[in-house]
Amino acid sequence: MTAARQKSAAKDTTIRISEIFGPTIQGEGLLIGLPTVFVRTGGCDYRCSWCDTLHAVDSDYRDTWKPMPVDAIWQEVRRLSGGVPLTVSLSGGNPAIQPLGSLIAKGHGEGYRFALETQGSIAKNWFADLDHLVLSPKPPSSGMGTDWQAFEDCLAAAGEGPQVALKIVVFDDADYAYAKAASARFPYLPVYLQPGNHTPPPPDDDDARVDIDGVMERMLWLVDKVSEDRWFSARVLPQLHVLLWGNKRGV
Ligand SMILES: C[S@@+](CC[C@H](N)C(=O)[O-])C[C@H]1O[C@@H](n2cnc3c(N)ncnc32)[C@H](O)[C@@H]1O
Ligand SMILES: Nc1nc2[nH]cc(C(=O)O)c2c(=O)[nH]1
Ligand code: SF4
Ligand SMILES: [Mg+2]
Repeated sequence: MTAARQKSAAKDTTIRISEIFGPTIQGEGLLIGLPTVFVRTGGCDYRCSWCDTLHAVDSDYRDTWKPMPVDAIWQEVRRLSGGVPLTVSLSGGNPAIQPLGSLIAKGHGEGYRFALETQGSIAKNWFADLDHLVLSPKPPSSGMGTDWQAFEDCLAAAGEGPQVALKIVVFDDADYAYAKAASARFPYLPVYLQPGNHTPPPPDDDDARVDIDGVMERMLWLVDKVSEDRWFSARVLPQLHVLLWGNKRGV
């Protein structure tokens, strides 16, 4: 796209936003610990049984999602980051539903970097413009099935553009077996195993307690599993933001 066309596309595009927050630290996977502003879109094509972000998924919360022009989103990212370029994490819901290409182009023009979190069910050609793509296919405990063709379409759309990683939530043995099989399909992708957090509270209850003991038990169990299996390329990481803040929003 020419610069002029890109500018006019950015002007016309609106994106359905659930929340924009930060800076905080990336709590999961590949970029854990890195200062990040989150842009969370509203709406998802999945309904994972244990989703910890229902306020960006469930249509009961649709009224809280705002269509925002790219310029307004960008102003908010700039305000939150004090105009200092950092990594912007595009999450949701499934952010792949939204037209995010012009937001990425705008941010790149100012030196920001972009990571996308998605389950790999919808491919977009702007995946190639990302800096990092985190694909998080869903294991059996989620109640969702995986369309591996759609997943491969996501990889093809990304091409040689972003750094790509797998991040798989594990609650039990069946999930662990799924994670191993998924990783075996794509042995060249770095893989992160994330213990499931079993107590997604009602989304509007910031103080709801998370079962941290359960998360820690699954963490220890996962470390034993990968050690016993000599699965030495897997990385096992908890959701750091959940350890710090529970399921509080906006962190
Ligand atoms: C809320 S999702 C949003 C992005 C996208 N829909 C996806 O699932 O990748 C972000 C990440 O949180 C993970 N997640 C959601 N609920 C979780 C839970 N209860 N315990 C651990 N991880 C969870 C998802 O698997 C995903 O990797
Ligand atoms: N700090 C922090 N790290 C995160 N990593 C993935 C998140 C998400 O909900 O997509 C998330 C989040 O909501 N907060
Ligand atoms: S795909 Fe992601 S946002 Fe959608 S329901 Fe599952 S965990 Fe939640
Ligand atoms: Mg989350």
